[in-house]
Amino acid sequence: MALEDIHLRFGGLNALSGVSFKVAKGHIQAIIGPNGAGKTCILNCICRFYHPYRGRIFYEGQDISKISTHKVASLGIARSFQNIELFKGMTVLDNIKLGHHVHMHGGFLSGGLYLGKAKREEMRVRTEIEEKIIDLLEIEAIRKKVVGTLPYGFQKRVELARALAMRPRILLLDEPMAGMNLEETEDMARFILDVNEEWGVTVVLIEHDMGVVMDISDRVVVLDFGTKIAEGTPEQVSKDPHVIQAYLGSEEAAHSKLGL
Ligand SMILES: Nc1ncnc2c1ncn2[C@@H]1O[C@H](COP(=O)(O)OP(=O)(O)OP(=O)(O)O)[C@@H](O)[C@H]1O
Repeated sequence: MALEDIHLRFGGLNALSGVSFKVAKGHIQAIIGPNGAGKTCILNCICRFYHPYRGRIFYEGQDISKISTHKVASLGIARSFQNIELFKGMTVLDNIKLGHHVHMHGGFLSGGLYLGKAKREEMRVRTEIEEKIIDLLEIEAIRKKVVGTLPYGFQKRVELARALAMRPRILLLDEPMAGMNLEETEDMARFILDVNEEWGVTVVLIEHDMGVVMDISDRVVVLDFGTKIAEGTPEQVSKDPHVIQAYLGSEEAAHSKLGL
């Protein structure tokens, strides 16, 4: 995927000013930067929730800058949100099933006309959910639990499961570890690595936990005030003077945050 010269404005605020970078297939690409730097805006532009007034986004050679959000999802680009956006009164399994809607063939009309086909599709979907996603994310024991009753770390895991049910080729994750304790964070990092390595899913990850970014990312893009100030491997970025100055504030802060 390639973002080229993305400009996004809200009233008088330039949220993104000419941001360009590439996400290599099969990589875990992190986006970091201070609060308000424009990280979430990038994901929203890719999903087409936000519409840049200039710039283009290419995915597998196709310009996806003007297509619908649903079409983006059907191309295999799925995202999770900064705050949990699950149906809290529904079970884990039902929440995950909602992720499949982009793959259900036929609308409500054909669903009625081809009941047998729709049923077989549903069975195939269920098998896939049970055998792959639930297994990978180790949520077998809670599949019938109501989401709202679960601890936060599990809810975040269910959110990831629902995004995986869209069978993404690119997964956009907005702070998947936010609010987690150390153990939950380590689990989530392992799941993201598994999804990336075993399923070959490309991951674009916004994350404030620098330890996680350093550990699991292949490449890092650094934003500040809506512009890209650095890009490279975690090691390169952590030594970049612009990043130390602009993002981390001071060399001492960089030392403590990046564990240098
Ligand atoms: N829908 C919107 N309407 C108006 N301003 C917005 C909107 N969405 C984002 N912004 C503004 O755009 C800027 C970038 O926001 P964005 O959410 O991308 O930052 P961020 O880097 O993800 O920050 P954080 O780490 O705090 O989540 C901010 O100044 C924000 O207030």
